[in-house]
Amino acid sequence: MSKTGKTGVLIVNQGTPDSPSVPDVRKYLREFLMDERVIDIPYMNRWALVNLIIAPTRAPKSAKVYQEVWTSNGSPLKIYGYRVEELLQKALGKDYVVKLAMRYQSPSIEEAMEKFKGHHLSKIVILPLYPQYASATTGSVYQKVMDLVSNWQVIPEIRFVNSFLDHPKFIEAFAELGKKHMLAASYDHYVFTYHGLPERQLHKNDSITSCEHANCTTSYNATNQFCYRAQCYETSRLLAEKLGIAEEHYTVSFQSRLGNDPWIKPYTDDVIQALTAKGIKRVLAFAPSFVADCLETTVEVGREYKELFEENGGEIWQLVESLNDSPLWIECLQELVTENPVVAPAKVLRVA
Ligand SMILES: C=CC1=C(C)c2cc3[nH]c(cc4nc(cc5[nH]c(cc1n2)c(C)c5CCC(=O)O)C(CCC(=O)O)=C4C)c(C)c3C=C
Ligand SMILES: [Fe+2]
Ligand SMILES: [Fe+2]
Repeated sequence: MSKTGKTGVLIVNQGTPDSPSVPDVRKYLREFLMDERVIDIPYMNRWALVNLIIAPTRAPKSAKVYQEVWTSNGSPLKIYGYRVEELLQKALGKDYVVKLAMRYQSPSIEEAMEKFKGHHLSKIVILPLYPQYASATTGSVYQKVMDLVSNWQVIPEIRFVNSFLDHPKFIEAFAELGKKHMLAASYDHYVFTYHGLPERQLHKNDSITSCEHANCTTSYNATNQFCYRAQCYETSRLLAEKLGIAEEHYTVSFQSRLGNDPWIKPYTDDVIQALTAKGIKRVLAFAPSFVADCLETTVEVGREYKELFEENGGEIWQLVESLNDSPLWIECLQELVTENPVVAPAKVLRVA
């Protein structure tokens, strides 16, 4: 028997309710929003805000929207999660054990980590499925994993993948999906819309990063490497470059605001109004902070923003589908785990 054990790979996404019923959506929202990294205000204030205001009012509305995206196999986010688990396991082979977890609800990180027991792992790679780092997402996954393993008697080597906003395969995978739409129709503008964050959370990093934020739209370097906004602009620049989209033909924006505090700008709904006011008629929209289709892509970008665009005189608003289970995305994940480029079999044959 080999002296070295297998490597466990924990892929983690945001989470989704167990069903689209109001009680399950309320349970999901409560767990999610009581995370101190998501609503980063003192505990008692957060408790009151979540339990007395947000969960009761938002759950019935969100449940209706979840019912719209729900399939006979469940929520798209979870369906694609399991599909990616299966495909990545196949791609990595028998020296790896791949498990899917959701940061909130099920399968929980705890349940997934339990499944690693008995596999004699030497190492675990934690791979949060968020291209750009934010304390509310990647940071929260890290904290949950560290809390859990802190109780283990034997803690194996653990590697945390931080972000992949500029990974060549991530960019290529999204660009391939965009290219199909660009070949099938013509667009006069491109929008890269990202999940937003409260501005307050961006400024919490200011003592660690020296991002001036005014510059995070144009440069990405060691000083602003952990600025979520700078990362989103960098992903957009790389995608635009790959697709040959000139700077004046695209706009970066932020969606999915919650509450009345200021979130990072520009807001996608404001951008839509500004574009239609300029006479833009045909838009191709990318949502590159999500790696699988979910409520925030299919409904918010694909339907609600489309309606807003059309109400304001726009003609075509087309959402580029998410990476879901695309082969290049699986290659990207494989490279993130192994830290080696995937060599296509055809190329190996040609060299030989
Ligand atoms: C892509 C990265 C994400 C960041 C950053 C993020 C921050 C963040 N989100 C909320 C509040 C909500 N988000 C909701 C859904 C949701 N969020 C992400 C990802 C990020 N969130 C995903 C993938 C999803 C979709 C899940 C699905 O099941 O389809 C929701 C629930 C849905 C709704 O009621 O609209 C809320 C609420 C905050 C407050 C926040 C930053 C602090
Ligand atoms: Fe969110
Ligand atoms: Fe910044």
